[in-house]
Amino acid sequence: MPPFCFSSDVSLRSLLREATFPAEKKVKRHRGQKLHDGTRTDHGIKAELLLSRRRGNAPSLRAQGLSELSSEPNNEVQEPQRHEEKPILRVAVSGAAGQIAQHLLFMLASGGCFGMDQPLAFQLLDSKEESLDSLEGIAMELEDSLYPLLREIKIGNNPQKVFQDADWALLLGAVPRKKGTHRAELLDINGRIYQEQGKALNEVASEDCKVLVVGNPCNTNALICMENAPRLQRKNFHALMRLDENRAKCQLALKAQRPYTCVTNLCVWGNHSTTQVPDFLNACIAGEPATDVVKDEHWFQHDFTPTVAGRGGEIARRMERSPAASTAVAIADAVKSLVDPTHEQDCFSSAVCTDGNPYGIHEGLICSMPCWSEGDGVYHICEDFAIDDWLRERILESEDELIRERECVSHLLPNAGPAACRITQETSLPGES
Ligand SMILES: NC(=O)c1ccc[n+]([C@@H]2O[C@H](COP(=O)([O-])OP(=O)(O)OC[C@H]3O[C@@H](n4cnc5c(N)ncnc54)[C@H](O)[C@@H]3O)[C@@H](O)[C@H]2O)c1
Repeated sequence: MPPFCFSSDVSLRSLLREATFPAEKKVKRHRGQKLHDGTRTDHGIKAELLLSRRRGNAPSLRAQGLSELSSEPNNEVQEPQRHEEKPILRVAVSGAAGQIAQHLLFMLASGGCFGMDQPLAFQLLDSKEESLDSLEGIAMELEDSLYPLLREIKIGNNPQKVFQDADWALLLGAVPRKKGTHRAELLDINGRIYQEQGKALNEVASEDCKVLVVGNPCNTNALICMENAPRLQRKNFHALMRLDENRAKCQLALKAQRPYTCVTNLCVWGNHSTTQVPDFLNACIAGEPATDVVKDEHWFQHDFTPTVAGRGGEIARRMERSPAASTAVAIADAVKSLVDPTHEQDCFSSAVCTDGNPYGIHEGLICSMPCWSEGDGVYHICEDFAIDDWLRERILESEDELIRERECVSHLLPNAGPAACRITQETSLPGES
């Protein structure tokens, strides 16, 4: 039996398969007790010791009566220095067998997102029975990568089980947009998924669970999820706009011939669709207004937005697949924006609930606005962004689209009337499945 095999519990396998990493607590629990298969094998015990050493805190062999398994002199081994470890953070990821997750999970497990001192448990959801094999393969790859912070992996296709106690829910799961599928249809198809997942989070996730919706149409999916999870705070829901922000920053940096890091205070307002509004008015390059550095009004007004919104399509055309790696980076950036403090004079873009927003945007939507955070997982909306007529007109257009999307999915919102869909334009971003 391999040291970190999946549970052999058959009933567990059919719905919820568990793989447990060498969590310190589990290792201790196993000492002197039975392993999974009921036999205490040398193989299992050696594996425990090996892993404990790799993590720099070998247990006292003498105390455990296992000295015969080690060549180290047992009376020399010291009790390890104990330091307080953070409690395990439970990160649920839906659509975990999809393209974006293939990149994202490894970035998260490396510690570059939640912190190098933050132990993690992954709770991976995908939809179909067939996907369980893929999930199991991903879990095995994660195991083979020996990430010391990754302590536990749970996989399954039942959100009620997989979201149990989740502290974060990164929701990528969605049915891909097929050729000819209209946005209105996609809103209904994927909206149903987010209705179900919102209900599941409401029932079983941790009370302060933060939810980031990526699956498209992500703003309205996030709205459906939030409205179906009334136990969770509305301020805990986000839809991903960070990819749009990163693309906009990239275009400004390329245009100005300056490093990407010079570009700050850049918000992409509105919906994650072609109506999105990359804001060049408030953006800065090396602390100067971007419009003073790039003195090209025509480029800003006519080229900048379509280039940013069309970037995914350009990449997909060249690679013949959607740009999954940069999306995974954007998801990690979006999480980091909430767990790290925002620099002064900077912001991050996130589609959040518009209730009480300072810009007069219609309430009860999930719309991207400039945000900042103290790094405690909570965001605040920046209140000092200048809005000129050009910007206002475009934000209103994107806001109007969000209102129409909400009408279109009202059958999926509790206490709302029947759907009345007035969506006629196709505004889905090219290059996204
Ligand atoms: N917001 C953004 O910036 C942004 C950017 C890129 C992609 N996206 C969207 O992210 C989503 C995922 O993209 P991808 O490239 O990984 O797609 P993908 O098709 O490779 O993966 C989607 C996964 O979701 C799974 N799934 C389907 N229904 C599910 C359900 N009910 N529960 C759980 N899982 C389910 C599928 O089986 C699949 O494994 C898509 O909707 C895409 O349009 C958003």
